[in-house]
Parts: sequence; structure tokens; C-alpha cells
Amino acid sequence: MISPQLKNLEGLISTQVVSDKGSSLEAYANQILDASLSWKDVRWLKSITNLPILIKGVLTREDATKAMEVGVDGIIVSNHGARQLDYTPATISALEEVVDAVRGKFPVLLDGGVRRGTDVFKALALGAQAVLVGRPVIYGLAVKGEHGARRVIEMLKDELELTMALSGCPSLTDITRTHVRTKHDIGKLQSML
Ligand SMILES: Cc1cc2nc3c(=O)[nH]c(=O)nc-3n(C[C@H](O)[C@H](O)[C@H](O)COP(=O)(O)O)c2cc1C
Repeated sequence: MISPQLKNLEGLISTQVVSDKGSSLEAYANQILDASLSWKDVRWLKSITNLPILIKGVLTREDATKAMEVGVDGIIVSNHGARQLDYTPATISALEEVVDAVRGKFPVLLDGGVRRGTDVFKALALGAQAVLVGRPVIYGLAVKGEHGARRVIEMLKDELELTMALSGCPSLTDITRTHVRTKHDIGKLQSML
């Protein structure tokens, strides 16, 4: 039986699984994920807090519609860093479908694969209100502590500003859907993502 041994989590969580049902990895996943969670839990969550509730991990029109129905305050288009499932869609490719479904009812944010200012620009052009960054900040932190983490954000900001200048956008509100081409523009031009 193979147990995933996560060195960085040693002493924090147990990854030792003994199971006679399926693989050890499956048993581990079942142990850390609650499969009973469903959309109705969002309603319960809303009943116990006045804080805004954003649903993370939405990649399709169907889930965006469900999120609207249960009354969330926003959506984060995310594939959780593509660390769970091979061939999960790139979030930048899923963004437009979700933005179209939401029709401006609440903010749509995006994370996953944001590495350059141009990535931020593309997401904003396709209708994201903002992007979130995971690993790049952690890499900066690992290399140079707080300064490294700050530097990564500065680099993204500088690159975004340069992209805006080169695209004729003096402000964020000048970044529009016309600045990128996607498969939705087939017939006009090839995708440029
Ligand atoms: C080490 C690691 C652990 C993560 N754990 C979780 C998690 O428990 N739940 C979750 O929703 N996302 C998790 N994520 C995904 C991040 O929250 C975020 O969606 C992702 O890192 C964004 O993509 P990026 O790293 O390409 O910027 C994790 C990411 C990393 C790198």
C-alpha cells in the first residue's frame, strides 16, 4: 500500500492511511475532502454570516448559474492551480463563459497561471474584476522573504502598466473585450491567448 508522504506537512497532518477500500490515495482524499458538501450548504453559510461569500472553483456556465441561484456575492474562476485534475481547463479559457453567464450581477475574479502582467491584462479584458496570485508570491517569499513576495507583486504591476501603455489604455477601465481575441471570435481572427 502506498501512502503519499508529504514532507512539508510532516507533523501537521497525518498522511498515513490504512484502508481496504480502494487505493491509499483515494482513502486519503476521502479523509481530507467532505463529499457531502453541496450547493445547499451555501444557503446555510449565508444564514450564519453577513460577510460576502465568494465561490471558488467555478469553470462553467452551469456552475456560474447555480452560484447565482444560491445568491453568492462573487465567483472565483479557478482550477485550484491545476493541482488536482489533469486536463482541467485553463482558467483564462473558462473565464469568458462564466462572465457571460453572470452578466455583471456580481464580481468575477480569476486565479491560476497568472505569471505576467499580460496575463492580468487578458483576464481584465475578458471581464474579470481582479486576479489572484498563488505560487508566484510563494516563490518570491522562498527566494527573498517579504521583500521577494512584494517584488513579485511589483513586477506584475509594472508589467501590467507596460502592457496597458502599449495597448493604449491609460486606465483599467480602458481595458475592454476588444483587446483580446478568443475562440468566441472565430471568423474574425485566430485566438491570441
Ligand atoms: C501548495 C498549494 C496548496 C493549495 N491548497 C489549496 C486548497 O487547499 N484549497 C484550494 O481551494 N486551493 C488550494 N490551492 C490553490 C490556490 O489557492 C490557488 O487557487 C492557486 O494556487 C492559484 O494558482 P497559481 O498558483 O497558478 O497562481 C493550493 C495551491 C498550492 C500551490
